[in-house]
Amino acid sequence: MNDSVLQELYQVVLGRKSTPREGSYTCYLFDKGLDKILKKVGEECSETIIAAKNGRQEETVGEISDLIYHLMVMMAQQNIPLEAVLEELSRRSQKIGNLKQMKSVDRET
Ligand SMILES: N=c1c2ncn([C@@H]3O[C@H](COP(=O)(O)OP(=O)(O)OP(=O)(O)O)[C@@H](O)[C@H]3O)c2ncn1[C@@H]1O[C@H](COP(=O)(O)O)[C@@H](O)[C@H]1O
Repeated sequence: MNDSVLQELYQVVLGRKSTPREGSYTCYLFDKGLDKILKKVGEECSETIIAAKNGRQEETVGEISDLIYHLMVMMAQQNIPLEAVLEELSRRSQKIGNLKQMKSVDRET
């Protein structure tokens, strides 16, 4: 497993957006639209939290995978390239020792 699994999955999702395919769950989500996609992202996020809280590692891995997939559908719907996220993560990785910065952000909320 490497980064290319994420890239391949995103290519499949983009392909479903440009070329509808019968029986495709991804096409079903695109047909339903943004509100449905966001609802699924929210559901999968909550299910991930619950699985982790319950200490169920295998279940948590499954929920994280569902969440990543649904986030990718959301990104495709919003025309956000995967590279934008990978580049942002890469940019952030240039900086370590972020604790103080995060604390000041927390105080503002
Ligand atoms: N990674 C996924 C993936 N993860 C989860 N799911 C689907 O997400 C749905 C979530 O299940 P739920 O019980 O929460 O939802 P549901 O009751 O089935 O339906 P709704 O609540 O959305 O109405 C299931 O139908 C899963 O099959 C996925 N569907 C597709 N993919 C990827 O997308 C590719 C293309 O799939 P199709 O678009 O179906 O061809 C696949 O090869 C996979 O790589």
